[in-house]
Order: sequence, then C-alpha cells, then structure tokens
Amino acid sequence: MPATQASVAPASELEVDFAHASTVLAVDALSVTYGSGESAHRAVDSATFRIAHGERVALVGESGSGKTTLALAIAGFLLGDAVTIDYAGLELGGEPLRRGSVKGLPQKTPGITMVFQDAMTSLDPVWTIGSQLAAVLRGAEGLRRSQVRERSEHWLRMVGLHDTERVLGARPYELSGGMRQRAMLAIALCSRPRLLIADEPTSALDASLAREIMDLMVDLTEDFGTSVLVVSHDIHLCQEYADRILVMLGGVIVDDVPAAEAAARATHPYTKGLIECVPTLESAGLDELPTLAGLREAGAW
Ligand SMILES: Nc1ncnc2c1ncn2[C@@H]1O[C@H](COP(=O)(O)OP(=O)(O)OP(=O)(O)O)[C@@H](O)[C@H]1O
Repeated sequence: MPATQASVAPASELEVDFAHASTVLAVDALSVTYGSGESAHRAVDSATFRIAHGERVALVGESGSGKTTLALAIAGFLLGDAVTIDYAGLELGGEPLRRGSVKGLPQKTPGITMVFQDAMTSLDPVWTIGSQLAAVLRGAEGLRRSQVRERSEHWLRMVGLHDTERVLGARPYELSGGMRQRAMLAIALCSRPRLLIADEPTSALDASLAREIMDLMVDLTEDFGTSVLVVSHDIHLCQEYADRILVMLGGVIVDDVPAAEAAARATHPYTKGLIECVPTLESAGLDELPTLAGLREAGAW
C-alpha cells in the first residue's frame, strides 16, 4: 500500500491501550561499556523499558547520548572483546535474548530487524535489490525459486516502488536515496519481524521525503502489528509519529513519556529543554530561540 499523508492518524488520535497489550521487548537494567580499565566508557547505564505489541517507541537525545549503542545492543550487533553488555533481563516475546562479548560476525536475531540512516551502509553494494530481497524471502518464507519473483514484486509495490522490473535489477547506488530507503524497508519488513529497530531512518533525506518514509513505516508496521523502536535526535518528528518517547542523556534514560503529551508529562528538565528548543510559530516572535547549550549552561539540569 503506497503511503499517503492522509492515511496516517497522528499519534494523539490513536486509541490503542498499549499498557494492556502484550509485551514484545522487555529490557531490564541493560548497560554497555566500551573498552576496559582506565579507558572504560559506560555508554548506556542501566536502561529499563518495555515495548508493547504494535507500539512505536522513540529513543531521543543529543549526539553521543547512547541511543545507537542501546539499539545495537538490543539488535545483537555489538560484538567483540572491546564491548561489555550487562543486563538483568532482555526478552523478545517472552524469550530470553543472549547478548555479551561474543566474537565473530553479528548473528541475525529472529524477530528483530534493523534499518539505518543511510541504506548504502546496510545494503550490499554488489548485489541487486532483487537478490537481497530474495535472500531474505527464501529464508523467511521458504519460497521456491518460482515464487520468489512474485513475492519480491509484491513487497516492492508495498513500499511504493512500482517500477519493479528496474528496481529488482538495480544495485543500491543506481537508485535515489528515497528509493533506497523504501527498498531497505521492504527487505527489513518482508521477514515480518516482531520488532523493527530504525536508527535515524530519515535523517539523510530532505524534510518531505523524510515524512513520506515515516508515513510508510507507520502504515506498514501498523498493518503487520510490528513494534518499532526508532532512534532519532528529532523530538518534534517523534512527538508526531511515536506512541511513547524515551529520552536519553549521558547514557541514562531520564524520561519515558507518552508522545502526544510529552510537553505536559516530561519530568526531567532536559526533556523540557529538548521540546523548548524546537522552533514553533509561537517562538518565531522571540528575539532568540533557547538552545540546549544555553539551558545547560544556565544549570537547567
Ligand atoms: N565503538 C565504540 N567504541 C568506543 N566508544 C564508542 C563506540 N561507539 C560509540 N562510542 C561512544 O559511546 C557514546 C554513545 O555513542 P552513541 O553513538 O551510542 O550515541 P548516539 O546518541 O547514538 O549518538 P549519535 O546520535 O551521534 O549517533 C559516545 O560517547 C561515543 O563516543
């Protein structure tokens, strides 16, 4: 189904009671430390949160606050001796996930897929979109060769790529940025994951393309009941598209608020600062827009 602006209800209009929906992801006291000894740096400190079935949760905060590290640890992409992951609990659909200092290549975690800011870094530059989609479809649906083409075309049309012949035969660099993000969403969602983790999925796109891709992600994940953890530095976009916002500061989750009432329900001054610093029609009349640096220097937190 192609995305349209009108087809997406703002988060505030959705009447879904996530508090009573079943939990898809449960994270308890998860910490991540890079390095060891004197050079050890705790990038995530005791993160605890839940994501319900079909819920969209945004993880926001400034650069370096630990958002990507937390997302990568949950997805299973943080590996090696140089990183230590500790947790009291980490479950997907009630099943424990094992994370630690595992050597080797990242292993796919069944039920979780991750998309990144720039599709060029997550799509293989040598393989065509058709081969990359087919590889996932064969694994996920156990399709015969003859069925793969039909399902691939179906998935490309789902993400609004209707020139299926050309897209299937194209390598990622032969498509525009927006087309690549659409193809990446098709590849990420065709295995019907329980949880999609999207790390800054639109920050490499212009504002109108960013909205198209967010609309598409919302439409598709709502249709499939897929839960979403979206990493973003843009609290304004998250207020519109997410159900709940987790705010990270210096590796710690300092706030967990419903997106539609973020301003009213924020408890931490940093969250209030993030919201205050978004330019609005009201703030257009101010001589000077507040900045996070200014609020920090003034001792707001
Ligand atoms: N591989 C690594 N080795 C050592 N330190 C790292 C590594 N990756 C990230 N860090 C550090 O961990 C902290 C958190 O980084 P992270 O990328 O998770 O933050 P972020 O909030 O996602 O930032 P951004 O929005 O810029 O991506 C930062 O201080 C960063 O320098």
